[in-house]
Amino acid sequence: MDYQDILFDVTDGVASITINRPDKYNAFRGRTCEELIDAFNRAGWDREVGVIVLAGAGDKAFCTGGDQSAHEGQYDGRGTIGLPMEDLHSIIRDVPKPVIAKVQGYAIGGGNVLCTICDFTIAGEAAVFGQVGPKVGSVDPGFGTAYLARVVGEKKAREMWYLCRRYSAQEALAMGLVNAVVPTADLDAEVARWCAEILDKSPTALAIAKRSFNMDSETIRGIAGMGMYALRLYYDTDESKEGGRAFKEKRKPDFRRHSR
Ligand SMILES: CC(C)(COP(=O)(O)OP(=O)(O)OC[C@H]1O[C@@H](n2cnc3c(N)ncnc32)[C@H](O)[C@@H]1OP(=O)(O)O)[C@@H](O)C(=O)NCCC(=O)NCCSC(=O)CCC(=O)c1ccccc1C(=O)O
Repeated sequence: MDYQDILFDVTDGVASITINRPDKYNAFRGRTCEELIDAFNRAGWDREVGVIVLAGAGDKAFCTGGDQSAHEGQYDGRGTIGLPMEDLHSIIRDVPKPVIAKVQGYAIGGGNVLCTICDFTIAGEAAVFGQVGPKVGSVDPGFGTAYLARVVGEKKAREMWYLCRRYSAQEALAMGLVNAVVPTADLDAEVARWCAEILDKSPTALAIAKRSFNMDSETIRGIAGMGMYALRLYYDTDESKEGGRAFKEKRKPDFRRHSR
């Protein structure tokens, strides 16, 4: 597969997968998701690869979720909502190698979900984390909510989703969303250090450990599969579209007449 939206490299046992849409703050469209799925499959089953690093190009963002300019109702690609989110989330969990999210800048919306699902998250000190779904007419009815609660606890996960606040790298560290925070200039070196430590370990033991951790939260995959159908219906409502319109028009959304 030719890659337009991502960069892919394998060097010394480390596969680097980088979302390369810096002008869109590394938001993903249908094509981006397909390329990511392809790259994770390549890296995940390459015996030369011991660890995978997921990153975003440039210094502004790791990833800001679904591309709002490719979204008026359903997205532009494959799958229940026009983005193969279930497949992308699944492959990050299913590859038998640890996946490290290397985060600089924003990890917002679906980008925040990606780093939540990765085995580790290493952040530069200027990184910003948060959810935006209820502000922009979206929600992740699966790993982004239910699994986030396992990572940061129920109260904090609900706060993140219901209030859509932004959190600093240090706050993300304190809530357990991030493994380590370093000065931005040291981010590459820190991630390389974690990769080297991983590469010294038994690949089979790591693969079994990863599967074992995953198995306990596997029911969330079913929740996501079901929830995507609700999300599909929601995307076609005026309420959801108001969130997308407000983002594009750079104004506060008006959801008041949709109260339940
Ligand atoms: C990222 C921001 C917080 C940055 O704010 P700020 O610093 O004030 O800069 P802005 O001027 O807002 O943005 C700069 C520039 O970037 C463009 N941009 C930013 N984000 C996106 C985006 N997601 N899509 C397209 N373009 C984007 C922005 O338009 C500006 O461009 P200009 O040309 O300069 O105007 C802030 O930008 C922000 O909050 N962004 C919104 C992020 C967002 O709405 N993300 C989508 C969330 S919903 C989502 O991800 C659902 C899809 C999905 O992934 C999913 C679906 C179903 C199940 C699960 C999932 C899942 O979440 O995994």
